Amino acid sequence: MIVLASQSASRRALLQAAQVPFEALSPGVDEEAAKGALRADGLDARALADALAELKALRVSRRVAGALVLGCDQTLSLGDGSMIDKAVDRADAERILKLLSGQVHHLHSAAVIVLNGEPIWRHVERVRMTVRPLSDEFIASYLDREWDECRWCVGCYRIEGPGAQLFSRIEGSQFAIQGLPLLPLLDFLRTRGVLPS
Ligand SMILES: Nc1nc2c(ncn2[C@H]2C[C@H](O)[C@@H](COP(=O)(O)OP(=O)(O)OP(=O)(O)O)O2)c(=O)[nH]1
Repeated sequence: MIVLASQSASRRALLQAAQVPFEALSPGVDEEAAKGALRADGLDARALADALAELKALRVSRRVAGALVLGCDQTLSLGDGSMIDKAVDRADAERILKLLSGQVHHLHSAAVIVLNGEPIWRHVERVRMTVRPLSDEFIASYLDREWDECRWCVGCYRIEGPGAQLFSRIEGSQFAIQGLPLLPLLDFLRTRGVLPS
């Protein structure tokens, strides 16, 4: 059994589907405040995802002695290294999709496992996402259908849903896009005897 330090329905679904025994606890982290402080320290998108994943896992680890606690986070970076946050409203989602249109961006999907307050495993997977050129009309119709679902997703897309229509190429694991680098995590859990080898 592991503890998932997350409120993400997508992360819970990934672990459930993979038959990983877990319970989920909310990390209770003010991510925006933490993100602001870490970015002020100059962390890039990859390091930021790793640091936030660790922060969530550490916060929950204090409450569950002896448990393997998994924290996760995703960040999205453009070619110039600038980062995109989750859309705050539908107009912001339109702005983001116009920014991503016809461009390559990277999604950084981090996972950290903490035991008794000590990080003992970490992995960040970078997925290279090529968005096809999107017309304003397509973006508007996509958000008419998808805004209520994709508003929780960094990048304004659910890759397993209509989000697939945004892309001409994806290089990396779909699991990482949906919430966490699942296969490296399963490898680690096998070494700990949480999963059968
Ligand atoms: N189903 C699905 N979810 C996605 C996709 N892309 C991103 N997400 C979700 C996974 C995460 O729940 C969320 C990324 O935001 P965060 O890493 O801040 O996690 P979140 O705040 O949702 O939960 P947490 O911080 O773990 O309690 O977006 C996708 O393509 N499909």
